[in-house]
Amino acid sequence: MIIKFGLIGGGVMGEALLSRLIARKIYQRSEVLVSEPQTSRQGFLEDEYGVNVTADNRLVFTPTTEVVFLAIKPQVFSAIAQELADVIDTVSKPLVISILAGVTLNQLEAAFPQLPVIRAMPNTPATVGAGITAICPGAYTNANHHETAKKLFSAVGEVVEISENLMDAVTGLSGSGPAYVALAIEALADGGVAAGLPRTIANQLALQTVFGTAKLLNETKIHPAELKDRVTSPGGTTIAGIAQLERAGFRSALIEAVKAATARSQELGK
Ligand SMILES: NC(=O)C1=CN([C@@H]2O[C@H](COP(=O)(O)OP(=O)(O)OC[C@H]3O[C@@H](n4cnc5c(N)ncnc54)[C@H](O)[C@@H]3O)[C@@H](O)[C@H]2O)C=CC1
Ligand SMILES: O=C(O)[C@@H]1CCC=N1
Repeated sequence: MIIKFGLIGGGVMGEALLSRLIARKIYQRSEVLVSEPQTSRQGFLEDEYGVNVTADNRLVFTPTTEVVFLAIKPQVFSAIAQELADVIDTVSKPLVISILAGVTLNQLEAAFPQLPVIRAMPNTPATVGAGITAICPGAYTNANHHETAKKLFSAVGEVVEISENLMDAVTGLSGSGPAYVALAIEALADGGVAAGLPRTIANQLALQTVFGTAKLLNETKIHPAELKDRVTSPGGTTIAGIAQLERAGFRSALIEAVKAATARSQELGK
């Protein structure tokens, strides 16, 4: 068994990345080893993707491992770092990529001495290849490591490179953002139901409106304020809706949500 890609934590985000790496043949199934303690998840990942599985995190460090990808919860990071301390391969020096919210490059480099480390923050649309990932390379990385990280995350969407002091803000915006947008879609549909629409039609209208608006803004590159102006007829329906959103503090609610999530990411890093 020649392992090139080791994944520690085969949950939601680990699977999202894994599925696209396999589909794009960036790694062969046989070259991937997933370390995951839940036997039901192990069985699922083995059946669904044909990858190797283990419950022993230490096994992902092999002489041929090119990338060790950390996709466990930040709360178990210290325990896992201790567990791995004496198997870290300082000879072949695999690239360690972490997507853990709030865990800093300093903490990662202390846990993986001398290894090249890249901190990243993807988001759940990665599952369908429409994610966005911010990456931030550590002190021991070179151009090849950056290219590797970009190649892996390009398989699940767009990639931006940022400096680490912005990582908490990225987490608060795009990392957590899919949940805010899901809440907005659900609430729009609820509004439609309150106005008399059948639930299935309301859900479809809400979802396609958000999807279509994002696609329109993305493809035309017009400013969101300009799109708002185009929809808003004088004395019409849209301005009546917007006036109510402003009374309810809609913009402020979103701004404060991003700030609160950013602050929580900072706390997790302490
Ligand atoms: N869910 C999201 O939208 C995003 C999550 N993240 C980050 O990704 C990481 C993973 O998040 P999710 O995939 O949502 O969590 P998850 O709970 O779905 O996956 C974590 C996996 O790690 C496994 N695990 C638990 N203890 C372990 C251990 N000791 N060794 C190996 N595996 C272990 C769990 O069984 C689980 O399958 C977190 O650090 C989070 O901050 C980053 C960006 C977005
Ligand atoms: O809620 C969290 O902590 C993770 C990080 C970004 C999205 N989910």
